[in-house]
Amino acid sequence: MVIKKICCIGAGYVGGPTCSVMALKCPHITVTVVDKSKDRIAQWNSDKLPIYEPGLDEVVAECRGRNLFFSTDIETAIKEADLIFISVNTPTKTFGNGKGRAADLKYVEGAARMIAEMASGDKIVVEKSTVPVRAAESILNILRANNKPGVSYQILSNPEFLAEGTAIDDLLKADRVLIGGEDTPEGHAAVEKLCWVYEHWISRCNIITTNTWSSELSKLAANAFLAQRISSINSLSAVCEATGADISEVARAVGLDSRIGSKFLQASVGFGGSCFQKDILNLVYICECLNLPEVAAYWQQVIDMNEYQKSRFSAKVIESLFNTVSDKQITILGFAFKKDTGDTRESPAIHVATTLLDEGAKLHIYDPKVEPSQIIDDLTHLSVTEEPENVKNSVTIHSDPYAATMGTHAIILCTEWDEFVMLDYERIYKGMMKPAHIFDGRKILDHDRLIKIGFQVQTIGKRLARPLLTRMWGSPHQA
Ligand SMILES: NC(=O)c1ccc[n+]([C@@H]2O[C@H](COP(=O)([O-])OP(=O)(O)OC[C@H]3O[C@@H](n4cnc5c(N)ncnc54)[C@H](O)[C@@H]3O)[C@@H](O)[C@H]2O)c1
Ligand SMILES: O=c1ccn([C@@H]2O[C@H](COP(=O)(O)OP(=O)(O)O[C@H]3O[C@H](CO)[C@@H](O)[C@H](O)[C@H]3O)[C@@H](O)[C@H]2O)c(=O)[nH]1
Repeated sequence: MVIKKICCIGAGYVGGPTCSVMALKCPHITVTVVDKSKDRIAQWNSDKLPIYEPGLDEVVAECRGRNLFFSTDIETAIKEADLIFISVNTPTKTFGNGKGRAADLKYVEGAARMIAEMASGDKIVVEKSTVPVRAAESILNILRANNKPGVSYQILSNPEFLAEGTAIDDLLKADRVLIGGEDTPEGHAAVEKLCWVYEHWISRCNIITTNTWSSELSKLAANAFLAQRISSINSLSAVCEATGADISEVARAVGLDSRIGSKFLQASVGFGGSCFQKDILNLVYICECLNLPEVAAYWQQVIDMNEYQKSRFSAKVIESLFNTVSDKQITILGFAFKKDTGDTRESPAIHVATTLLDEGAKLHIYDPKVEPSQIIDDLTHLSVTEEPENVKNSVTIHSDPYAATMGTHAIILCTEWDEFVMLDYERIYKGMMKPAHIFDGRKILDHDRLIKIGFQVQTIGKRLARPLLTRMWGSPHQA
């Protein structure tokens, strides 16, 4: 059997870009991305896609209507497909057993139930979502429970490793594609069929095949390793601030050891995003269920260190503003969890903003890609405030960074957008209340220059010289 039609359940940050690239590289395969959200599908079919991702608009423009389709007709897409990706969300459970740690598999199970009800013929079902180890077993049980005559299933694990902001590049030039399957002749045949799809653009030596459980665990392991590096460097940033060492110099010296490598050693206000925290919490929960408390505690520490880093940064802001931010006007530059995305899930900016709002600050927020309604939703969510109306009255969203900084006491840089490096800081300084503070949570600004202009500058993992306040209130250029 050659794969002619692919269906992907879930038109999110993974399903949309992954299937767009698949359609681009496999023009003779029809790829249909389905979602239960009518709004999301309407956006995928419009000029303004539901997610911002560099290069995505161009890929969609080339394939949409040719061999790439976005639809809410889930039944037809499932019936016609040879291969079905399950690419739905797997958030952390917010209730019951494993609350706050285990992955909530209700969407994955919902997708499996739909396939079981609607499918006819032979289907290869592929877990694209990030799931706990042995999730494929439960999916297969759901699929086979109906016991429909003439229907057979093979289940594969094919976790996705793209990072937001670089998704298209990551998909086009994947370090590796991982495919796990059953160790049976039918399982091997299904693995080969999915390999064939990827081989349209990924070299066979970069396609790794394993058993299903290794594949599922490798995804959690990869995210745990990546996040662990950030927590490790962030832990040392606190040591740097206490001793006078510079975390950028330490990261460079450590990263030049080829056994360690230089990537993912950028100290920051803390990691965010929809995956790291959720997947490590999931790993911790799995370890606890397997009665491996020492292993669980080891990985939990990666999360604890991240919480510490976010709190430490917020505390530094408050302390530097003379221990009170009540009624102070404060600018937050960047609200997305990293540059080149409009995604705010688990963004450290939410932590910083919420802490300052709790202390009575008035916030002015600017982000080039996050929708204003998203910022308000994030800051008024029940999990972060009991007083959403107060929050709304204390937050102004700006569409211009200069307006966002005008008349404020401090700037907190939370996202490393390139445009923040290019801003005219002399102009910004002139418009701000004095002393004017900048807290660079991403270490991207030219701190020496900012100090010369007259700013009080603080960053992560480095002590900076501070201009005397008397000088600051005089001509900035004499400082
Ligand atoms: N976001 C990333 O960068 C990334 C990268 C790698 C892996 N992952 C994993 O991929 C999975 C999807 O993540 P995402 O960020 O794309 O999630 P998302 O929330 O952006 O998208 C999931 C989509 O699935 C849809 N959905 C849920 N149940 C459905 C059903 N029964 N039928 C039809 N549609 C349904 C939702 O409406 C939503 O649009 C998660 O397991 C995540 O951990 C995410
Ligand atoms: O040196 C670094 C690198 C990253 N970050 C932060 O870490 C978070 C996550 O960044 P990144 O990993 O680049 O983005 P994600 O889109 O969350 O991608 C991660 O999570 C995805 C979902 O599972 C995986 O597919 C990817 O491989 C994995 O990198 C962001 O807040 C970054 O600012 C740092 O603070 N320092």
